[in-house]
Amino acid sequence: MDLILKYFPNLTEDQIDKFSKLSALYQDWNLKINVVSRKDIDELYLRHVLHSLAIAKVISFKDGTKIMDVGTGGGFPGVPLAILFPECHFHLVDSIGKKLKVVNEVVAGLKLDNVETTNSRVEEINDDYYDFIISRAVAAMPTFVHWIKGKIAKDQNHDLKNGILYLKGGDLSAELQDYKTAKIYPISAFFDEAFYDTKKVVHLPIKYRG
Ligand SMILES: C[S@@+](CC[C@H](N)C(=O)[O-])C[C@H]1O[C@@H](n2cnc3c(N)ncnc32)[C@H](O)[C@@H]1O
Repeated sequence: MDLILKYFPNLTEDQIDKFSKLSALYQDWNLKINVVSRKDIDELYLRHVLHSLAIAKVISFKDGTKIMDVGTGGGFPGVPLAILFPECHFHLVDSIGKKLKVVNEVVAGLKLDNVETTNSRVEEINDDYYDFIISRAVAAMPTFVHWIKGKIAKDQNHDLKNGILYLKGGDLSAELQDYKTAKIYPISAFFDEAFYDTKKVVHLPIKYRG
């Protein structure tokens, strides 16, 4: 928890309480349904919680922003960001039901009322628009862009254009060569820990298609 306060010192009591509870909730649920590896559970705040929050160093979501987390798995990056931005709406989607069972239990345990979950492939969700689509470790960019086509909202409310905010690692030059508007933000610019040395937030603006 100190790690979170190191980079986000202005949290409310309620946010501190929710972030603190994540450890026990994931330890407990991970014993029943394994969604996070053993090593990662021991380093939950470094490898999952703070990593998810790197997106908040690139953008501060305004109240009322609608965000979809595609392939959320155990709830990353969606759950930590939903704690940080309680006035934004988060839709967490995963095609594997047992992963969402853990997410639903964590969301209920924290009384996070700004989170909705859906057990589905994202390609099958076509009834809403989102300002931003966030993700980590789900698909290469071309596949991902194809999946989320038609899901981006028209109205722009942030300096950063509506689109994708993806947590990625390593050399992205080949993967992003066809996306000239993609901007890469190295997480090492925000966080000191060696874990983030090769990690990035990628922002890719996506046009509204009504
Ligand atoms: C490697 S896990 C990453 C989970 C989480 N984002 C994280 O970083 O901890 C990839 C997740 O994407 C989900 N997934 C893959 N393709 C998907 C699709 N087309 N629609 C929804 N979820 C998908 C999988 O079920 C899996 O839970």
